[in-house]
Amino acid sequence: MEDQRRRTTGYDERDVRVRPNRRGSRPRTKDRPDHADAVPGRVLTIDRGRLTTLVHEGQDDEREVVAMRARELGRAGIAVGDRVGLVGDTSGAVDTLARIVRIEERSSVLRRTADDTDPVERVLVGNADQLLVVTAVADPAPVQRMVDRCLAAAYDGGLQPVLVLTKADLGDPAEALAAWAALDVPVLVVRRRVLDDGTRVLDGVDAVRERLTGHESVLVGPSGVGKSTLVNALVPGAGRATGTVNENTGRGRHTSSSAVALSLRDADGARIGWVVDTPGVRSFGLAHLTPERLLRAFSDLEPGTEGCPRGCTHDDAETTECALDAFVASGGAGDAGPARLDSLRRLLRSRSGEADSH
Ligand SMILES: Nc1nc2c(ncn2[C@@H]2O[C@H](COP(=O)(O)OP(=O)(O)OP(=O)(O)O)[C@@H](O)[C@H]2O)c(=O)[nH]1
Ligand SMILES: [Zn+2]
Repeated sequence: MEDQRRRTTGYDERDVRVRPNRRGSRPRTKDRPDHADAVPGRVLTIDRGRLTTLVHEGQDDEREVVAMRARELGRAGIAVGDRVGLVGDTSGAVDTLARIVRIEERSSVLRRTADDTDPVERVLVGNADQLLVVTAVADPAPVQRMVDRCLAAAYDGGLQPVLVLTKADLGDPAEALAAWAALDVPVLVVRRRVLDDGTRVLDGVDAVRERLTGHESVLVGPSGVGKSTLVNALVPGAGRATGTVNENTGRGRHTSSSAVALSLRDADGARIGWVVDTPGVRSFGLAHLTPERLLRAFSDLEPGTEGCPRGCTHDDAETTECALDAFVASGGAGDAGPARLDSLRRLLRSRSGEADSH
């Protein structure tokens, strides 16, 4: 556990730049024969060019190995969650440094751009299959657009989105959740309860743990929603700092400034999943998002786009000849069709400055 607390500072986005390309920005897998003996590892965290990886995962000699990228990787980005191949000193001994010579093809890519006009994609996390979008009932109140953007990024990257509503002791969860009802996203509710003796407990954590079991999940959410509190409850010893945002700079503490992969363990200490905690996301640029990729997550609506004009953005009934309106009106997507189309359009529009609800 001590190890998970180390090297969590200075998330260096230069490490994860990926040139946009038509084939979906997947880094090529370079399988050089001279590195046939490369040791497979998982990237746990990245700190200014130093990557902490886990090798021999699940075996008796499982260990953390600090590595740097080999020059031969070129510009290929490495992200937390990536599976990599390591050569050199992989003993994990103090002051040793291995080299990452290979990045395996990712099964999923959670992407973002710095802002909505930035064409350079950054891979935030590789290989995760769930995205938990954490938002509070109150203090701070949910920002619909922010949640929409996270959901859009999940659908775009092929991750199952899950909404986690925290601080349910402060208000009615149903009210806060109404905006996303049509999306059919699983919802988990967490609330603090204070026992008679003053002890604070977090109700709902068991259901979250169950959801995470057997998965590689990413947690995103704005600062102050209780994400660190939740992570600490899930991963005892994670040491994610809580409730101490610097009032002067508005910046979080060092411990929250880097994405880090943490092991989820059962009562016996066996690993049952992975949780990637991300720094409080202030901007989740979606310049890379295409309507096509998002529509794949709306299989009920997708057939309705056949009649759309070429290059239809599907996001506006007023100014385009989008065929989705007629499709939905004729019952093509069932009773839920109209609400689903509204939700899809809201996600599509969350890319730009429109549709701000707060
Ligand atoms: N009422 C209530 N307060 C909570 C709950 N969970 C966390 N808090 C409080 O909310 C504040 C923010 O919690 P954090 O866990 O630090 O929030 P965070 O989302 O990790 O924020 P950063 O660390 O800034 O990213 C702290 O004062 C917590 O004690 C909850 O379920 N109910
Ligand atoms: Zn259309």
